[in-house]
Amino acid sequence: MALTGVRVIELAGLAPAPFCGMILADFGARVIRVDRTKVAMTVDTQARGKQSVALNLKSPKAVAVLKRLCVQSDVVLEPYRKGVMEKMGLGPEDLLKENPRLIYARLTGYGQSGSYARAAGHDINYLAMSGLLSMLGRSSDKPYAPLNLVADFAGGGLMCAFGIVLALLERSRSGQGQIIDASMVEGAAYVGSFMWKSRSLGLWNRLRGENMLDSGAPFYDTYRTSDGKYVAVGAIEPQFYAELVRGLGLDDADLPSQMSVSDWLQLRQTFTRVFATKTQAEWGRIFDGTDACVTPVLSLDEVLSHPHNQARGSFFKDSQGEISPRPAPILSRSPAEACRSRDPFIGEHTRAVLKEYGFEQAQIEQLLSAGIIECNEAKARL
Ligand SMILES: C[C@H](CCC[C@H](C)C(=O)SCCNC(=O)CCNC(=O)[C@H](O)C(C)(C)COP(=O)(O)OP(=O)(O)OC[C@H]1O[C@@H](n2cnc3c(N)ncnc32)[C@H](O)[C@@H]1OP(=O)(O)O)[C@H]1CC[C@H]2[C@@H]3[C@H](O)C[C@@H]4C[C@H](O)CC[C@]4(C)[C@H]3C[C@H](O)[C@]12C
Repeated sequence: MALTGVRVIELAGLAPAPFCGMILADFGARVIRVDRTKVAMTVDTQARGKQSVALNLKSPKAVAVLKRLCVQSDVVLEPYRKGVMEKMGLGPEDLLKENPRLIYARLTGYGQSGSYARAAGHDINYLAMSGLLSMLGRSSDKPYAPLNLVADFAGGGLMCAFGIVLALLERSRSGQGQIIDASMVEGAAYVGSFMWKSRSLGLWNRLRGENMLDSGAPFYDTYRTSDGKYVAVGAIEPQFYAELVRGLGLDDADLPSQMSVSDWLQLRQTFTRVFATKTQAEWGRIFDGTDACVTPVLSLDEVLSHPHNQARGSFFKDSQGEISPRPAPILSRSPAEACRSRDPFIGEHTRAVLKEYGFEQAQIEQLLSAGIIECNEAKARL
């Protein structure tokens, strides 16, 4: 796999850093997540393919253990508020001094500088600060965040993984590590570059929810079908729009022009009425194989059995029977291989990892009896 041989220490976080770590693991990196001790269960639902080491970082001895792990690794991924790592003596300057090849990735909401750098926040705050939230929502309604997809995962976890891969690539030339300051505000905004760059096209001149791509246009929206399901319509170009109208059994001559914005309300009413006359599957039989850009709105459970997804193996079931998306994109020679076994228990790999990183058996036992580390291999064997 593309990242085979890369060793990553991931400090346990909430959502974006775990996703970043999972991407790296899917593409072959060895990802060791550092968990707290004395917690019943992890909140990391993106733990696929990772190992878990449990350390009580309130103890200086655990901090020393973590330091040893970090300086013998390729990447450190930390999701804490600015200053937390420095307080423990594990800031990038300290670690890069000991391992100049280290890539030190800091994944935060607001970045490492600026007046918000130390503030708490979540996806919705970062999205708001990126400017993008102001554009998301239906006409005459308040802004709505599209789950926590944009800042946490696209602008945060994925963008940070991209930064890590870039730094690894650059290190292969320079031999030097570096610090990655991944701000979710900036990552989200960067993902949304199109919104700024396309303003000159007039795509966003109207109010929120009244533009072509933000549910303002009747040919770019979802419609309810007679069985209570939905279809998505994205028939923008005239030739695709013509196929939509044909598939709906309408006559173009009876309809207002596609791009007549003042007629969009009337056109939407017509489409709504017609889509409600057939089931989602019936519309599928009409539109599949055409260029009308009409697809079913599938639920998370339905994706697995759709013939297109099935043909490509786009989703899979792991050993616990859970459906997951296959890692993307597909590399022809060294594709990702998502681990299919269960997620690690907290501390399941503490002993094995510490041994591998050069700790003596006696040292490990001392740390264990002092409550500085936690080992849970037994739980894993039950
Ligand atoms: C699914 C829910 C998650 C939702 C995601 C949400 C929408 C997001 O947007 S996530 C993005 C959050 N932002 C960031 O990550 C930006 C960068 N980070 C931060 O800004 C901050 O870390 C923070 C604001 C997120 C949190 O601040 P906090 O003050 O808590 O922490 P920090 O200042 O960063 O300091 C960290 C301190 O921790 C110490 N530490 C670290 N490691 C260790 C260790 N190994 N040992 C000891 N100590 C350690 C470190 O030293 C720092 O200490 P100091 O402060 O003293 O310096 C989920 C959100 C909540 C979940 C639910 C909840 O947990 C309850 C249940 C739990 C149960 O187990 C499962 C079900 C739950 C209902 C659970 C369900 C879900 O998982 C959640 C809803």
